[in-house]
This record gives sequence, structure tokens and C-alpha cells, in this order.
Amino acid sequence: MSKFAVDHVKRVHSVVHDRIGADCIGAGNRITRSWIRCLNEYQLNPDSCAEPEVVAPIELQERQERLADVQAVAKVEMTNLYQQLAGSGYAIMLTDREGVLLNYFGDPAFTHAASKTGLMQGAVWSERVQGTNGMGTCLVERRPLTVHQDEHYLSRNIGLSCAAAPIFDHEGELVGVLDASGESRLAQQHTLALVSMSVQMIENRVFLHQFRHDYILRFHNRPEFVGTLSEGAIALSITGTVLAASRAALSLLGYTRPEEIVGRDVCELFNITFPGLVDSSTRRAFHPVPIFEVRSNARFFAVVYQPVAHSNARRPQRGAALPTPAETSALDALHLGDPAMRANVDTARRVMERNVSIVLLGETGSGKERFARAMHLSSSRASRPFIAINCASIPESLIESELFGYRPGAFTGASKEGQRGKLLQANGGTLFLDEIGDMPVALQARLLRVLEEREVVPLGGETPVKLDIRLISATHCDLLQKIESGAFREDLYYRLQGVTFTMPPLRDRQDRCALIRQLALEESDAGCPVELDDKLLAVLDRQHWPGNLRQLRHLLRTMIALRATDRLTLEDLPPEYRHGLVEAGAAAITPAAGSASAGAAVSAVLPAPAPGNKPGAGLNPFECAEREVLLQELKRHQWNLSGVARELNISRNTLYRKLQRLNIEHPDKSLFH
Ligand SMILES: Nc1ncnc2c1ncn2[C@@H]1O[C@H](COP(=O)(O)OP(=O)(O)OP(=O)(O)O)[C@@H](O)[C@H]1O
Repeated sequence: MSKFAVDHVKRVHSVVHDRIGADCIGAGNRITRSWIRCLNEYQLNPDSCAEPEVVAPIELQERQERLADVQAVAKVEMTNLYQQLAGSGYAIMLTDREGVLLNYFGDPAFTHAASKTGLMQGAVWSERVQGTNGMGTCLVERRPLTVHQDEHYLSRNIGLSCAAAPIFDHEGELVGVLDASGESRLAQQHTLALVSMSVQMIENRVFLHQFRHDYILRFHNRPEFVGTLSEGAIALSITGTVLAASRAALSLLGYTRPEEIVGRDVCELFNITFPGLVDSSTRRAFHPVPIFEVRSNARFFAVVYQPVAHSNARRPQRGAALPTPAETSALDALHLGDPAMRANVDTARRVMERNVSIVLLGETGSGKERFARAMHLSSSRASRPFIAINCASIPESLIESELFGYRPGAFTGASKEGQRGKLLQANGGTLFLDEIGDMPVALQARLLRVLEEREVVPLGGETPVKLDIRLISATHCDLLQKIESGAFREDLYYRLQGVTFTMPPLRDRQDRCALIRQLALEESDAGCPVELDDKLLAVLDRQHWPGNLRQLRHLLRTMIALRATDRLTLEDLPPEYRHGLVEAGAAAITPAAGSASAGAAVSAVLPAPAPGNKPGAGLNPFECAEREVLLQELKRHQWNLSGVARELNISRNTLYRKLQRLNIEHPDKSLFH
């Protein structure tokens, strides 16, 4: 061990055990706290030479898919940040909330050295694995911080300087970390400020994007700051109910948690009615109008933006009542001429106000959640909350407390304030249970009881609370098959199954071209619509779209983010999409010379389309390798999907999607749905 490393290890021990020298690490308590965790809790050796931990490519891809929305925006911001820091030996990285490095933009001078410490895609930078470090410690502390030189816990990392800031979603959930790391001798003072600004930009853009189908109130206490990085944004339903608020909005209004304002009417927050607000915003041609906060009477300036997809939609009228079934624009917007979707919308209108449970079936990305939201918005519950919960993405151990909530101190580790479960949050509104087929069997019994008794008792509580919810469940798997295998309760199935809707896959929709155009419009920035060239439209129309509308949306989003002009052509299309078409026997498409780069750049961040009838055709080399591995695993487990999912540590649900994406079918086709 070098003298330097020996001194570092000694210092860690003396700081942790005796707090001697805690002040001289000069980073306040957060570094001391982290060192204590590393030594006592994770029992890490500060001089560890263990190989960096790196997740398997298949898991990395899965984690990237989970954060696809944030990633699409983050990539643009990461490139900007990289350019701002260019030449200073920095790498810009994005991790998920478990500290797995999803994206890496590195200065070539730094990349080689960095990979030795594990700064590379797929590496795990949680504090538990890498000790005190920018990304991992930021995930624990949940605030921006710098970890410089020998503030790192592991002596092998002390050549680094890392500036990291946490990324939160609109529900205040930590989703990942953006980090700029470089050699400590080249560290720059202002890096943390730049990283924090990029994160704010990412959060704002993700928020504006996610709620572009709703009204968005953008405000600040100075008119010139409306529309800038520091503005607050609040998403509002058509009746003026707060659907979500950005972090900046909460902080400008003096709230700490979104629950404090979500579900309230905008006139409870500001001294103005919602129709009045929309009216004055439009009359002032979207120049900020003064509004006053109810509690403090503080003055703010605001602009209300109309929902993107409904720019011609009716405006809320003074004293407007809740929408009636006749005014179901959110539902109507779901079909642009497809007969199957039109039939769905017609039936939805008929059952909307009835007390029947709804089940939505359809392939992944075919619009089940969108349909559920539209039903909610078109019903008399529109002003009440719409709460969605994905039974497949929450760890089994957390579903119960997520759904039912818990009283303060109900179990070890429970928060002091307790938690209102999703069932109660949805009270008066709609609860959307996505991937219901993945709900653990033990919980199915509890859910059934709640649905029958129409009341809920939070964990650790005694008094039941009355429940009035419209339940919409969704799944892309065959529930009857699950019942047969004992994975789904038959009684719950019949309780859920009031009316069933099936979302058609995109490849079967007759309104595909109109949908593609609409999505391109929705993905365009406000006031700057991107057009699609006819040839490109024809190619998009003929794709197989295994990921349905989600895949289409991500493709358009990325093409739009990387476009050179506001008219997208075949040159903007990733090569594998062109390739897929040629394979399918359509007219050959030869992009102009030098055009591959834009499309190739897009292809680097997108899943490939399905390969038609040829099993492995149209897949990129990485996917072919993934397909091979998966086929071997399937054979090894004699096509027992649960066994394979367990082996790969992924949900059955994710496995199904992979099989679909990689075009893997059971040798006996009838055994796969
Ligand atoms: N009618 C539509 N018009 C435009 N975009 C749509 C439409 N329906 C769905 N989308 C978009 O497609 C994507 C996937 O939709 P959604 O989440 O509703 O699908 P899903 O079937 O619930 O997916 P999963 O099974 O994976 O949960 C979203 O980005 C959504 O905005």
C-alpha cells in the first residue's frame, strides 16, 4: 500500500471512530456521515481493490428502458453540459436511482483512466459499492454535492472530483443523478452549479413534456423569469384542478411536498378562477399576467399554456360545470378514424358513469394508460385525482404499503409521518392498476376484500376508511392462463372484469398515418411544429411497431431532438428502420450520401423495430447477442418463463416484452399468447 493510501485509511478510521480531523475534511457533516455509513454499515474497506461492479448488458438495457423519458431529455442536456465543460477533462454521467451508470459522455483524455476506476456504462456507483462518491452519496443525501479528492472513501477514487445533483420526478420521487466527474487536479469551482442547472432543465422539460396534454400554468414572481429555468410549472386539468407541480413551483409557493397542492382547485392557490386565468392569459397574447397567492397575497406573474393535443379545444367557461359525457374530448381524441378504437370510445362513453370495474387489455405501449386517463378526464370524476400504480415495477415488499398506506411507526423503517396509500389518494377519483397480472397473490386477497367492502384499513391502523373509487385495471398478459397456473385469483378476476376493452396494436390501426402526424406534433416544441416528409411517413406507416405507440413516440422524440431542420426526412431515420422496410420487400430506400449520421445517432438510443417474419432479422448485433443468450436460457429452463425471469432477476412482465421485442416465439406457437 502506498504511503498516501496508508494515510488515507488512517484518516478514515480516526474520523469515523474518534471524529478526529472531521473538521479538516472540510466538507461538513455529509462526508463524515457518509464515511461512517461506509465503514460501519456497508463494512467497506477504504483500501479495497475489488473489481468495479458492472451489471449485465441485459439488465443495463432494462434499466435504460425504465428511465427512457428522462434519458431522452437528459441526453440533450448532457451534450450541452459536456460542451460547456469540453476540454477540461470531464465526463458527464447519468445514473438511475440505484446508482447504475446509464449514460456516459467522456472527454477522450479522461475516459481511459476513468474506466479503470469503473466510470463506465453499467457500473454501479452506489455508496454501498463505491463508498463515498458524487453519484452514490448524492443518492443518499438527495441534494447536490461535490466529492473532491480524498473526500472519497476508497483510496483508489481519490484522484477524482465529482459534482452531482439529484433528479426528481413530479411526485418528488428520486429517479437518478446527473454527475460531472474529472481528474481532481483539473476540478473547476463552478461545475456543481452547471450540473444543478442542467438537472433543473431536465426536470422542467420532462415536466412540460409529461403534462403537455393538460393546461400548464407557468409562473414566477418576476415577469421576465416566466419561461426560464427558474419558473414554476403547475399542470391543471380542464376543470382547473392541480394535477402536478414542479419542484420550483412548490418552492416558489412555499410548499415542500406535491401532495400539499395536488387535487386542489387552482382558485384555492391563487385569487383567480381558472377560466379567468385562461381568458386573461389568452387576451394578453401569452404575456405574463399578475396573479396573487391566496395565503400570503404575494404577487406572481403567470401564463397558462393550452394542452398541445387540444389547441382548438374549448376553453373552460366562467362558472363551467364539470364536463358531461357529451363533451368527452379526451376520449374522442383517442381515435382518428380507427374502427376498433372508435368502438372502444363509444362503449367507454356508455359505461363511464356506471359503477362497473374496467379491464384494459392490449400489447405494451398500445395506450392502455392513456385510455384510462381519458375515461377519467371525460367522467364526472375529472376534477378528482387519477392515481396510477404499476404492480410490476414496485418491489413486492413495497406494494402493500404503496396501496394501503401505513400509520406512523407501523413497521421498522416506516416514516414518522406514516403514508397515505394510493387507494386513499385516489378516493373520489380513479385508481389505475397497471400490470394487474403481476400483483402478488397474497395482496390479491386483500385487494378483493377492499373492493368488496369498499373500505380500507392502513397498515398498523384499526379504523377503516370509506372508499369511493372507480377502478381501472390493465394487463398485457393472459389472466385466464394465470388463473390456471395459480398466479391469479379467479374471484378477483371476476370482481375486476366488469367491462373489457382491447387496445388494437399500432400495426393494425387504420388511423396510423394520422396518429404518426399527431404524435410528431405533440413531440414538437410549442409554436415550432415539426413536419414529416411523405416518404418518411410512408416508411413509418409500414413498420411492425412491436412497442406500439410508445416506440413510435420515442423514435419521433429522438429524431426531433437530433434534427437538423424542422422537416424530418428519411435521412433522420435510424438505418435499422430503413433496413426493416427493405427486408419487408418494400421499395428500396437509399438515403442521400452523408446522411447516415443523424439516423445512426438516433439508432444508438432506440430499440430496433421488430424484424418481420425472420426471427433475428432487423436486430442490431447487441440485440442478436441478447436474443442468443435468452434462447439458451429458455431452452435450459424448458421454456418455463417464471424460471427464466427468476434467473435473470427480471419480472415476467419484462421478460414477455423482451421476447416480443426480440421476436422469440415458443416452438409451439400456441403456448405464447
Ligand atoms: N391515442 C394516443 N395518441 C397519442 N399518443 C398515445 C396514444 N395512446 C398512447 N399514446 C402514447 O403511447 C405511449 C404508451 O402509452 P400507454 O402508457 O398508455 O401504453 P400502455 O398500453 O399503458 O403501456 P404499458 O402496457 O407498457 O404500460 C405513451 O407515450 C402515450 O402518450
